[in-house]
Amino acid sequence: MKSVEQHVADVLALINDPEPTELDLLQAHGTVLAEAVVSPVSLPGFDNSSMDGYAVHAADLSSAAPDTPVRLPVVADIPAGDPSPTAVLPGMCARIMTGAPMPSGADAVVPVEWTDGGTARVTVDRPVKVGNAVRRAGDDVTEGTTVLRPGARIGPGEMGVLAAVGRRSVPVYPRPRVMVLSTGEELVEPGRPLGPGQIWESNSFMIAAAARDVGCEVHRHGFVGDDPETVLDTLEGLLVRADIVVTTGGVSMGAYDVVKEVLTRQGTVEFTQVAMQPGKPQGFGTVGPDRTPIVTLPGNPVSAFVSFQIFVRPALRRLRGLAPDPLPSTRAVLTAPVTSPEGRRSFLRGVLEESPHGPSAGATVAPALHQGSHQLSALAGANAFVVVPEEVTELAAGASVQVLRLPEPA
Ligand SMILES: Nc1nc2c(c(=O)[nH]1)N[C@H]1C(S)=C(S)[C@@H](COP(=O)(O)OP(=O)(O)OC[C@H]3O[C@@H](n4cnc5c(N)ncnc54)[C@H](O)[C@@H]3O)O[C@H]1N2
Ligand code: MOO
Repeated sequence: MKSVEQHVADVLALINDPEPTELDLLQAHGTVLAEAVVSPVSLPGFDNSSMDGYAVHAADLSSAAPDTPVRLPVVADIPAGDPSPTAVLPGMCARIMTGAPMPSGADAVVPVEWTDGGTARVTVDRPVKVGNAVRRAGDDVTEGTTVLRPGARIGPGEMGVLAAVGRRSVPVYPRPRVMVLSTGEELVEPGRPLGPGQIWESNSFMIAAAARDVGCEVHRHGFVGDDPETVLDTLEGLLVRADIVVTTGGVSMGAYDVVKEVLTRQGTVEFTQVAMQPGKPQGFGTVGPDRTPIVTLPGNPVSAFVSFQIFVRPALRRLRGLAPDPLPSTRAVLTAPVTSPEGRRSFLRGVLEESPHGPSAGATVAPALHQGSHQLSALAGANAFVVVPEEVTELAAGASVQVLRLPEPA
């Protein structure tokens, strides 16, 4: 059987480097920056007040005290946005608002709370240091500096700095478009009545959610039955809207394993067995004239989920312009014994509990009671996979194990 590492590498090799595109700032939220952003300006662009108060010459207030307050004439009123505030001469002051440009001459701001709030003359009863409540030009960003590097993910803070340096659009790797398709004659859309032998379709919802959590734009096509021509036509119709296609079901050894049947005929998709549990039957390749990558996951729901996290997630990260990292790994102590088939690496679902004193300090992992690849209830609530190596068939409670953390919902 093929190793997990080899299959991870094969799926990743399907993915070409993504092409950057210029997106409007708000649309770029959650995408990855393709080029460095250099600020064309300094921030702040001019010296300005950080408080509502009075712009003064600090030296005028050196003797100010409750017993000997200093009174200064107020010669101007400077709101934020004032294009050319009047200069302030020694012995005078100007009322100034937060964010308003400092008038020339003044070297400090007295907060309004230290004064009687006068508008023609103001009384101040304490001294002020030079530079008090003044935000200097360039003390945030100096013109010509790189504010964001390529690879930065555009979250709220990045969005803020981009707008602040005047960017309306940015070169980014757009969110990859993932098409999710399930197959199976037994499937029924949730919300519709079930007939005998039928089940509600769940894989495409689950995989769509997992792909969205990687930051992709997902189209859930839903599902098709086991008719080969319909499957092929549906796939071809989906390609124009997809950077990658993920299917579930129809890849094993059965008489109606339609995905395997139609894609084997195409000759561009390879079906294989990977030495893991769950998730043994796998397929990967390209489809259509543009050689769109396709990953065909097994139909058992837990198998599809595990396979997505191990093989598809790194590929989607690369498509997004991120490093194709695997799930983050840590170690923890098993709270209950587990078993695993010889020669296959198990990814058991579990609940990882980490100490507030850090990941290495007394983390435990409780394996879910139900580890069948159809047992979805144990997947809901799991936050980690317990990894049992190929050569190990059982582990006792108390054993130290490798644990992969599952992504938090976006
Ligand atoms: N003779 C063998 N049989 C099977 C083998 C094998 O090696 N030899 N492998 C087993 C393993 S392991 C897996 S995993 C499954 C994978 O089978 P398929 O990918 O062909 O999946 P299906 O047969 O279509 O479905 C399997 C199972 O999952 C349910 N299913 C499928 N799609 C959905 C969906 N969208 N939502 C909810 N549930 C779904 C389906 O009803 C089946 O119960 O093969 C084993 N068999
Ligand atoms: O490999 Mo299957 O995925 O065990 O159920």
